[in-house]
Amino acid sequence: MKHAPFIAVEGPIGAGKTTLATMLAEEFQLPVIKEIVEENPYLDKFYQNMDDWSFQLEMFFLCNRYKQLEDTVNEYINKDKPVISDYHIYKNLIFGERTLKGTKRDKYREIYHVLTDDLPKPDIILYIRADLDTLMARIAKRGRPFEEEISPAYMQQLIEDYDDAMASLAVREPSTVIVTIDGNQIDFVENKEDFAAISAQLKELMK
Ligand SMILES: Nc1ncnc2c1ncn2[C@@H]1O[C@H](COP(=O)(O)OP(=O)(O)OP(=O)(O)O)[C@@H](O)[C@H]1O
Ligand SMILES: Nc1nc(=O)c2ncn([C@H]3C[C@H](O)[C@@H](CO)O3)c2[nH]1
Repeated sequence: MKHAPFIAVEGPIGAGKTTLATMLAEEFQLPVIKEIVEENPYLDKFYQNMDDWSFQLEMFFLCNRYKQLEDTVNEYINKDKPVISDYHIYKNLIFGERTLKGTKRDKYREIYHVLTDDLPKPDIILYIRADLDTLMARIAKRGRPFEEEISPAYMQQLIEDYDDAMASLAVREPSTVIVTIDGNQIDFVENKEDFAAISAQLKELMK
């Protein structure tokens, strides 16, 4: 790779993005950028009433991620330093297109493009796919109180939206390498060999 890689880990809720990004950051001694969850004032309200709170929530995520990406560009990308993030800013659009309706969705889409179109995109995306049962079990096990409201229907839709979004990214950003990880079969937490295989693949891509 001609420049230091910008790596993002992606996948639906509970896929293991933060876990994998943290493990890889340790393995490769990379700085890790994690999305803000606990300080988010709207998540609780959103899961109780999506129609009422989706615009506030999506705008909050977008502004936070915009700021984090701006900082990432200044601190790492412009200095040719590698970095790994537990999300791609594109996830704003994956969620926003699903949770918003009508003119709010149109406005949000426009703001998303104005803010992000000229910003650097990851060179490598590690996309963790997993089925509904696996994700629901992990969300339950993690036990965030506000996520108790997440319905299987919302999650199933999100799984499909992620697959569509990754397929569309592959076409629109052909320079981005997307590595798909089967999160049902590959257990990078419990199985050292599985983690070693992911690390080896990433090492090759980073050369
Ligand atoms: N491969 C795995 N095997 C078993 N448990 C896992 C695995 N990956 C993640 N977990 C567990 O599942 C839960 C969700 O993982 P994590 O928080 O990394 O997901 P995430 O994709 O970052 O979630 P979110 O979308 O909410 O940010 C955690 O409790 C984590 O310990
Ligand atoms: N609606 C919506 N839009 C987003 O951009 C977004 N990003 C993350 N999340 C939810 C998933 C987890 O519950 C929790 C932590 O990832 O926040 C989002 N929800």
